[in-house]
Amino acid sequence: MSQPQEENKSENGPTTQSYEFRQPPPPNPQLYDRQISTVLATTLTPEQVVIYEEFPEILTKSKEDLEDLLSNDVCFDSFFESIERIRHTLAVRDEMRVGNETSAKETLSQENELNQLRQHVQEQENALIKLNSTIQEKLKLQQNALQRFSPSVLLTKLKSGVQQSDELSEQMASSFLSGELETDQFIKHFREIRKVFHLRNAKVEIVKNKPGILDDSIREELRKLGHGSVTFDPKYSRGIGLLTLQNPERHNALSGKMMAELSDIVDKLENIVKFDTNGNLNNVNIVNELDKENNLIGIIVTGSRNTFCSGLDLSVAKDHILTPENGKKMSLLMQDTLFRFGQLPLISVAAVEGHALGGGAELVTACDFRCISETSKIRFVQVKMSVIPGWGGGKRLIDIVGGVNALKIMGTSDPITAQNGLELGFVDVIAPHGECVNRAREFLNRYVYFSERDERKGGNGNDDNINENKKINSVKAVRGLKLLISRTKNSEEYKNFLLYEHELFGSLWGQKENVDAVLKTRK
Ligand SMILES: C[C@@H](C(=O)O)C(=O)SCCNC(=O)CCNC(=O)[C@H](O)C(C)(C)COP(=O)(O)OP(=O)(O)OC[C@H]1O[C@@H](n2cnc3c(N)ncnc32)[C@H](O)[C@@H]1OP(=O)(O)O
Repeated sequence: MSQPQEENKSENGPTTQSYEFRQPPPPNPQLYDRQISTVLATTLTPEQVVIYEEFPEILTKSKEDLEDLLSNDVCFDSFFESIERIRHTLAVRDEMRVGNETSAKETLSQENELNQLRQHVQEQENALIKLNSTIQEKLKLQQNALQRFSPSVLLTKLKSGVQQSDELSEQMASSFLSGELETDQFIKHFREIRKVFHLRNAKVEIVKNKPGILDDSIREELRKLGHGSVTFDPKYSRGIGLLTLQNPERHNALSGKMMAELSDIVDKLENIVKFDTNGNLNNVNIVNELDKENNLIGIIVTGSRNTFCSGLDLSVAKDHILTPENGKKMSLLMQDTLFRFGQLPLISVAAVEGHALGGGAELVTACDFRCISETSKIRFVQVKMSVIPGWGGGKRLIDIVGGVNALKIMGTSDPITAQNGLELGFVDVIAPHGECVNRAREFLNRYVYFSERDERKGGNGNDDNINENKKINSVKAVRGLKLLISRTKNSEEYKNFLLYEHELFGSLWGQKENVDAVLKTRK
């Protein structure tokens, strides 16, 4: 709130405040009263009245005096400066000048201090920038270090710890029984080791049941369910492997067994490039037999007998997976497998003949590119089954076509066809029916080879004289590029989104509405 300001004049002279509020004194009322009556008597013009009101001293001058004043500058100045209002105004002006001078001096006297402060601020800013970049570097290191400690890796380590302490206590027991260990030694150490064993075991039990933690036993449980297989041909074509879903009697629907096999293949492919935590591709250690032979850079995903995949095998689901708990297990395994698939240093293309439904459509989104035949249909039928995608396909579809298009596609279960898929940016290549895998290979060949035109032999600009030599791209460079791209998805935010999708799916799968819909589909 502003306070009423008073005229303020300090002992050391005028302050800034005083200048603003110092006004010239009002005309002298006595003089004014006396003179105005005289003026009125002489019938002055209104302009003259104003002059007389402001400077009544002029009234005491005769016409001749005034003419003298106007003709003599010295006399005029001395008369002018003798007028009370002018004297006052000049005094105020002088005070202001002195005041301005004082405050200018004060400001100047602070210049050094100001410069020092400015320098200090600059130094602090530089130090802050340095600290910030150190923090960023440390965060990067932390992120890299933490990657090796993902929940599932930690769980696996914990389990191997359980096994180790179990084996150690067994060894100790047999040493004791064979007389190699004294009783008191045995009792002391055996108790300690068993304690560690039980503690670790208890931890495994707690962690296993946490959402989003994938336990290896889930893969093994699912492996027992259903038929079909997933095969991988690492030498389908130079630099390109072919992954095929095989359950032809059921439109390549994915059984639990096939899910486990898909995960196994991703495990193997993960060993293709071993790079250090900073992603140095020069520290590549090719350990995989498959890779030694073919230097893979690409992978085509397809289904047997001219169709892609009709999603989860509903016969298996009906008998084994139609509970919230098992639905969550399936979702965890499939999310993990497809996430890891996306992180591989390989460029992937889904070659989609026939149908890709439900989970099949989700698989299509896990690839970098999509080659679809003129007659194929990709449908997210999850909502019709009273669920949402649970294999990470919801997130991936949003990333490919944007939220609004994803909402339309998943909300209506309308098919994505070759044509509308192309318009949406979902489809990259359209192939004649039965030609998808071939076209996907041709598409990937552009990443395996590059053309080098030899123009020396022609030289006249005529295309007929240009020889094209196919060269093999640097495998490390192409893989490095894919690693770079996939890194954008390897963030906590991305993983949290997947976990959210998993939770939403888990809250719908196995509920009455979903069970009824599945049973209706599988009469
Ligand atoms: C987990 C969730 C998710 O998205 O996350 C899901 O995936 S839920 C799964 C979503 N998927 C679906 O709802 C697909 C349902 N299937 C269909 O709409 C259809 O079968 C088509 C795929 C369009 C094919 O139709 P078409 O008339 O050509 O053949 P069809 O229906 O006679 O199918 C041939 C045989 O394959 C079986 N079959 C087809 N899809 C199956 C599936 N997903 N699970 C188990 N069996 C399936 C049929 O029952 C039939 O078996 P028989 O010869 O013994 O009769």
